[in-house]
Amino acid sequence: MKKFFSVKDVASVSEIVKEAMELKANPNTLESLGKYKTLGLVFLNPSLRTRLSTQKAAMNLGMNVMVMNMDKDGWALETQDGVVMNGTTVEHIREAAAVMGEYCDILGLRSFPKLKNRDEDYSEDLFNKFIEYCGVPVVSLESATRHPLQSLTDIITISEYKVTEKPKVVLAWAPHVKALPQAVPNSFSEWMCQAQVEGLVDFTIAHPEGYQLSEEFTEGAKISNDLDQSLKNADFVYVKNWSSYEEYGEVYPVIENWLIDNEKLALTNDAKVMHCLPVRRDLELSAEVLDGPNSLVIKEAGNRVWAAQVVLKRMLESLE
Ligand SMILES: CCC[C@H](NC(C)=O)C(=O)O
Ligand SMILES: NC(=O)OP(=O)(O)O
Repeated sequence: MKKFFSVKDVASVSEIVKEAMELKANPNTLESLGKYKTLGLVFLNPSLRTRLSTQKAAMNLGMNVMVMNMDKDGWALETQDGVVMNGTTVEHIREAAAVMGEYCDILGLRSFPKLKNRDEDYSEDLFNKFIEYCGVPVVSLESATRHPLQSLTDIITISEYKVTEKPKVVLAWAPHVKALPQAVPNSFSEWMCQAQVEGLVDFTIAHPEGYQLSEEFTEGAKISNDLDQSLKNADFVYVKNWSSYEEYGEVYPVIENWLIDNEKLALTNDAKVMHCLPVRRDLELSAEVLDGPNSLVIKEAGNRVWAAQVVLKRMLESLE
């Protein structure tokens, strides 16, 4: 595995889930696979779970880890080609990525979208240049349009906790006060659509008018603007806010109640509730649900280690 950027980088969702669960059951069986190998984690945005879980996964495989907060500790990056760098940027991504590839055997990159220009964000220009110039395998720590480690975690968690062969999974838009990326829902949706093809889930997306995701990520999903109807018979509810794709980066006031609370949960088949975190309590998801027996959010976050570990394992195996 040279790149972990989207669901297209795995041949089978069920296979990688099975491999991850084997690592969860025996976390240290491959403790020398990564000996003398270095993982570099490059963040252009904040992180708790991705930062800590990916380091832990690397340590489980015997790797050394270096973490770089480019937004705080690095030089101001130029990502455009053919420009005279006489403004505020100090280093071109061509050199920065290539140098990091000199120090690290595998690199991870987090770079959120700017949410200003859709074509620019959805081109994944920065990510593609980083992959091209660094010269080593790259794992996405969340890009402008996807968060594959989170989505692999989410299907691992659903597989671990499901009590029927093909649970009804609902991606439910949630209210927020800021414009958030579409990366997490895009990624969750593309992984669930593939899981649905493999017979693992039955997938529905529920969002208000004006919040439809790009069709690139939703092929095969049932899509509804009616939350209550979508929640009927749901076995898993994945709660997440995202800003408008159509009116890119916009946040519209939504009249109806889209906050999942115990009353909404009562419409489901006693569904487990998931969220990638961080979550704004009683804005995005009610505290009574977060603190209640149906919440999986902490166990879900714990599974980030096994998602990262199976990806790093496959990348290390491709180095040999
Ligand atoms: C893992 C989630 C990261 C980010 N969340 C925020 C709050 O910016 C997002 O919504 O994409
Ligand atoms: N879910 C997730 O990726 O969390 P962080 O942004 O804290 O890494």
